[in-house]
Amino acid sequence: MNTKQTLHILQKKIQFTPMHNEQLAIVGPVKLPVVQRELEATFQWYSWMRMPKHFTAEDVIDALPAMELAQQQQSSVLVYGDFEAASNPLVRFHSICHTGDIFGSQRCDCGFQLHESMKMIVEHGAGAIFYIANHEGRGIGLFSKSLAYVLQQEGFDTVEANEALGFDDDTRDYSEALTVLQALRQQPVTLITNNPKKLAALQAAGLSAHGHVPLWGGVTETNRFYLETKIAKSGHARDGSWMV
Ligand SMILES: Nc1nc2c(ncn2[C@@H]2O[C@H](COP(=O)(O)OP(=O)(O)OP(=O)(O)O)[C@@H](O)[C@H]2O)c(=O)[nH]1
Repeated sequence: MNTKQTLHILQKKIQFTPMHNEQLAIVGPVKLPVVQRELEATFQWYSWMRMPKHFTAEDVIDALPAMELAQQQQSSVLVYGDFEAASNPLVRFHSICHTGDIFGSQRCDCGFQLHESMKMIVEHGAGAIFYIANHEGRGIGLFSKSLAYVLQQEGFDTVEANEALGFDDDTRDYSEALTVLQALRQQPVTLITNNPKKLAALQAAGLSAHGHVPLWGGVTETNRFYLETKIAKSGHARDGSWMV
């Protein structure tokens, strides 16, 4: 296959959407059959990256070898069902958690929430789970999170540990995921979350929501204090009382 034919195939799978003074190059859909312990489903997978505003698909492909993308984080989204047209799809903005999602760490509820929300979306019939890769440790990064865990082992709570390292409790920015959401669907969605800041970010971007569904579970002796701190200090609601 020659370069022209390769480009022709790839061009059809890259869409551009403006974002501030740049643009996002969104690749997909790619068919992704997923098998987990209690889930077997085929998702449509999209990944995205910020690119200079003038870049075409050809420019993107030409630039790739020099970008060293394995040294950075890229986010993606798994879409299920007729996401664009469904009347009320479920959406989760899931922040990367290397320890919880990959290793199954019980210091947090992240692994439980990731797998449970994928199941909820499939059972519901339509939705999307955004896996936001530059959110590790609520935005402090993996290395800093390991230092925060050292402090937490000495009695700091999760908020105090971030602050002791010179960070705010939560520095996450949802703007890229929100831009991709808008590219994939224009109508309201329902968020799967216990975190009012996520719904506020959606609304601040001018997107409408039907509200949220809470996702509690996976509570163990090792993550109970962490979850209670999120309720006491970070505004998380156990009962969904901040429903809009
Ligand atoms: N700094 C820090 N980050 C943590 C800790 N435990 C989990 N995290 C991070 O917290 C984030 C949790 O993300 P989410 O589960 O998407 O968000 P959330 O704010 O809990 O809200 P919902 O789960 O949607 O209710 C991930 O980025 C984890 O890496 C911790 O003890 N310290």
